[in-house]
Amino acid sequence: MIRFEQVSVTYDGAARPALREVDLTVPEGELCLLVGPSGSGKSTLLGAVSGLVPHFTGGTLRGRVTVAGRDTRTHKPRELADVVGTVGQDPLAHFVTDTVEDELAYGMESLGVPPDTMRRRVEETLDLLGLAELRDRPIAALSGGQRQRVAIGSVLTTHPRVLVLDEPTSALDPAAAEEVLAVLQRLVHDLGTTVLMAEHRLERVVQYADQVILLPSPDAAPLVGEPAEIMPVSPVQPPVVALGGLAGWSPVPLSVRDARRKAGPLRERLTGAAPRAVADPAPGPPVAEVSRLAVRHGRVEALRGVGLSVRPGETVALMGRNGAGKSTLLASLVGMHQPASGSVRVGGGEEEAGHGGVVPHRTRPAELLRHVGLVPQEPRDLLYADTVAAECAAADRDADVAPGTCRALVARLLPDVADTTHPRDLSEGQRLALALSVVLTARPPLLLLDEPTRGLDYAAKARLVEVVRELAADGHATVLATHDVELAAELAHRVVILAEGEVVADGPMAEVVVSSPAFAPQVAKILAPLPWLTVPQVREALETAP
Ligand SMILES: Nc1ncnc2c1ncn2[C@@H]1O[C@H](COP(=O)(O)OP(=O)(O)OP(=O)(O)O)[C@@H](O)[C@H]1O
Ligand SMILES: Nc1ncnc2c1ncn2[C@@H]1O[C@H](COP(=O)(O)OP(=O)(O)OP(=O)(O)O)[C@@H](O)[C@H]1O
Repeated sequence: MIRFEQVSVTYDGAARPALREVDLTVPEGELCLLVGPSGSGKSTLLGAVSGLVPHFTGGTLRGRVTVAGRDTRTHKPRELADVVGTVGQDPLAHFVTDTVEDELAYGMESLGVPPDTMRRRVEETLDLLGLAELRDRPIAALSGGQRQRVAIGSVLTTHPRVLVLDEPTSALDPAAAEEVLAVLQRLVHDLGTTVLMAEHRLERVVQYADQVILLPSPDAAPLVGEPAEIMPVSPVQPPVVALGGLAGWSPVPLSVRDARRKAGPLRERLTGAAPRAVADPAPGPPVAEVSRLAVRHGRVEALRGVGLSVRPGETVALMGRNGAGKSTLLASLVGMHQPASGSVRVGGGEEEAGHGGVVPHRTRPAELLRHVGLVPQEPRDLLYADTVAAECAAADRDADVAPGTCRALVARLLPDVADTTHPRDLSEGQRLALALSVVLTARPPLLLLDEPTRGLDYAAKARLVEVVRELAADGHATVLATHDVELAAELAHRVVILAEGEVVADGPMAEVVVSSPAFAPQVAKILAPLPWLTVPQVREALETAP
């Protein structure tokens, strides 16, 4: 259904190709998963299928890509729209209408689908993706995950024969991600749809894949095979596979269920040992204090009666369904929303701030920067300069630190980012690494991260974990809003769960998540009832065991 023959893509001005001499075939009616480290060319490969590369991105494509027999170089994306439906990494960039319902209908309108069919499919899709209550909402007034659902819905309504999805679950809460994957699997099984999907969070998708295409790096040939063949040799592995490798299980398990069946002996070896807990934060006056906070967006009550206190050195994971109010809470801590009632204070932990700290929405940005820094859900919102180097130089100046500080952070998170690249042309993961570095340069006492792992591979995530842990050891506090249960398990002391604008749980990570089917990490599910959460914890215990 999809065929690559000797395909190379080189972006204008790039020193080397983003894809090199790729040959592969995706058969009709299969769900094929594209995996590989950040910047290995996954989005480029997907773009070559939908025709966005090179028609919209520029650059040179050599070789031949065909979809359902049509050459994507001689057919514009518009002329492929009846066969290929695409969901990009950045849905906001692709929305064409203003409301949820119009967006779901738009693709069908341009294909000339009859009105009664359109009506029926819109209703089906609203239900399928849990969007019925939001149907009249302006897209601009949706949370990140709600937008991602609309983007997915808008291609499903056209019933394309081929679906191309770039990190379709990156902004979805764990339950929503499972629902979307179940829908995709149904399309594949029942309608023979061909799905090609890139995803970093393999723990969410690998068990659904018929085939895996691994792009080890831009210079190496892709490796294609069944998930159980490719995963053991892949540089990116979900926790279930990594745990299987540690324990020597063969064949390697791909799902929690497979792993639980084999976990008996490992459980026995670990009984009696205790996982090393994340180091406890130092006591001290809070760096953020939120009390009975209510925030409204128009008619929507996004937060109600929220209380939260964050201490120096503490890492707090903020979790909860799409639309629960996580981004709103983080934005309130940097003064982007005025409370309808209640109070927010940050910076009380430092002596010079006096006792109560400052009220974010009444504090000048330059002053606020000394207390708190936010990496927003859209890292783009933070980047202004024309090159990576200029962005880093500006961050060093703003933070008044030694030149090169920000650049060193970028290089530490992702080694391969070039100085001269325009931030717009970075891969999603590279752009996030840059935005993170810009904020980390100022070493704010309180660091806020909104979905900090979109587009990051496991290696980059591990480096992010190191950086945040070092900051914590130095007394910096971090609050991260995330759907990434694996990241939260590695990093957080404490987890706060929001539901419909209210705090419904607040406590130590291990206690809150282990009993929760939605928020427990894979290792916890496999080894329950033992209290282990992550692969590194298990590795350490096995290495130090007699
Ligand atoms: N429009 C563009 N112009 C120039 N270079 C680009 C452009 N788009 C991508 N690149 C570069 O091509 C390489 C591959 O990028 P691509 O987005 O395909 O990677 P990816 O595997 O999807 O990464 P991620 O997992 O971070 O999304 C990167 O080094 C990126 O900086
Ligand atoms: N500008 C806006 N106008 C109206 N409603 C809004 C606006 N921004 C957000 N909302 C609504 O407020 C609620 C909370 O949104 P918020 O972005 O804080 O959720 P979230 O927990 O961060 O979700 P996600 O996990 O999807 O990012 C949602 O119901 C959302 O639709």
